[in-house]
Amino acid sequence: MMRKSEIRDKESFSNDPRNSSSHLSDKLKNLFHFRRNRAVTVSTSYQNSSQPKSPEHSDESYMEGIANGSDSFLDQKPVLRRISSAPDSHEGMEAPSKPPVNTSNMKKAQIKTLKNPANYIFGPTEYSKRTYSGNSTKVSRVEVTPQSFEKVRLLGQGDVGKVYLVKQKSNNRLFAMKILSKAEMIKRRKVQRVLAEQEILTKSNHPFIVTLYHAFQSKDHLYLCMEYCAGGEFFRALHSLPGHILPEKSACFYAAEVTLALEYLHLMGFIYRDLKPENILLHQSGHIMLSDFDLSKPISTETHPRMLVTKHSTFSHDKPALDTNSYFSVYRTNSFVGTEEYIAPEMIRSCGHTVAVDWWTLGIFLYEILYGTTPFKGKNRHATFSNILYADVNFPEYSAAPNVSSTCKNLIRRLLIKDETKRYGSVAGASDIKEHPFFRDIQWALLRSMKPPIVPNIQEGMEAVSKTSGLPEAPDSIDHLNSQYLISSNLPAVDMHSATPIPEVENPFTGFSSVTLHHAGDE
Ligand SMILES: Nc1ncnc2c1ncn2[C@@H]1O[C@H](COP(=O)(O)OP(=O)(O)OP(=O)(O)O)[C@@H](O)[C@H]1O
Repeated sequence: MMRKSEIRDKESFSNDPRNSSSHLSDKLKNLFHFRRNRAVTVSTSYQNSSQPKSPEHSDESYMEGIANGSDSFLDQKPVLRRISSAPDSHEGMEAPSKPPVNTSNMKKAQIKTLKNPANYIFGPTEYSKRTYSGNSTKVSRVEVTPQSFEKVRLLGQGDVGKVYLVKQKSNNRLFAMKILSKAEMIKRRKVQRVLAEQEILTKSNHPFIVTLYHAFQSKDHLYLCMEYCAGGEFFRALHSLPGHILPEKSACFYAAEVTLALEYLHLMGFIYRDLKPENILLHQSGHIMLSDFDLSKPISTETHPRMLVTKHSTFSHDKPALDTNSYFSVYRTNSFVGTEEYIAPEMIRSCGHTVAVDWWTLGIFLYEILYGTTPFKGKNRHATFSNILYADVNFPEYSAAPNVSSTCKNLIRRLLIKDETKRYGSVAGASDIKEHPFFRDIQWALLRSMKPPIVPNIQEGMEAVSKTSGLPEAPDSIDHLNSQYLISSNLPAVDMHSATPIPEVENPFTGFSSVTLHHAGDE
């Protein structure tokens, strides 16, 4: 079962952003031709069922089952989901050498930054320098082993591993445990990506970003023990609604939460690069939790965000605003990653990209949750990319089209400006976006205390680590969608592999720290 077939997108594009449209169009054709042989654009995933796995499974067969994707208890309900593209991930393809970088229209400082590979390659230096402890998170040596948990059921499946709902035996707390096969990661050249994912998860501590509790490894597998998002995927919740769309006020709520999550990631020095409904999970309270950071990019920077006190955007009211953009907007990276319909023009042009790609994806996301489709989707990849590069954003105008205000359309148009230097968010990052009149009713500091429009109907016994109740209602609440996940009360315990020390010299996963994180507010 292929869930997220990954493709490697070669440096097929010229690195000249001033390509003529016919020249670029030829290149698009080549690119499309190249990819058509190697990837599907939509893959099928299956909804999970609550049926427990047979208690007879031994550790070994259980782990083999994970590696081979042979879980028998997957429900065969196909749901169309979009795949992410990434470099260095496709079997049999060479890892990218140095990505092509167009430097013709960059400032000297930018070029200097790009020429230093340490700024855009995850090298051992960056990992050896990692520090995780913050004021609200304490990191210790790992305090659990695979035997500390019992498996409850499969939650989902990625390319090189699976995510299980597990229960910690000592305290009955539920977690989502991502178990990744080392052999698969090596084969698919995903080692650096999982190290990046662990780095981001370990460093992050934000209400809208999935929380990591433990990370450890055995001889054959890596384990990421995360907060269990009992509401499941936002994508599925969206697809359970008529027309797969939300009313504008609800869309505003989710766009606001996503903006805060992106703002935080940018402040931490990460570009997310894969925003889409499939990568947003819902906490049991209904609030979003951004997940799946394996396409994200940590960028080292020596400067800090600064306060802006001057008027910096059309909608600014001279309030001091945090500039989350300038301090690392000069850092460009060049991998071709993301999901076809969400990819920003500068990424297609292979002239390097910055944090501005995340604001582009916010525009696509907002459009999609309002209209049920993305704005540049073409009949094939070539057409989609061509639209992304050249087409204007059009808003459906037929009589039954969703009712979307001109203010909202204005925000979408500004986020989807093709020139990244003019795109909304390019001056002061999230502060620009938060000031747009579309968000005028959003109380940013109180957002996490609002009752979200979609509140998952969680069955008894399914509660995750924390509970929220008595929250103020968000506008246009959509009452209690049926929970996708049910749990049976008598679940068999299935032990996992024990953690085994690995000789360092042969282990490409030494950068994967075995840690336990204690977050402020944990019992
Ligand atoms: N913390 C979580 N709580 C609940 N379900 C989760 C959690 N994390 C992941 N899942 C489920 O597991 C699925 C697979 O998660 P994963 O992080 O591997 O993402 P992916 O996008 O499917 O894989 P890949 O990393 O290969 O792109 C998700 O789509 C989701 O349904």
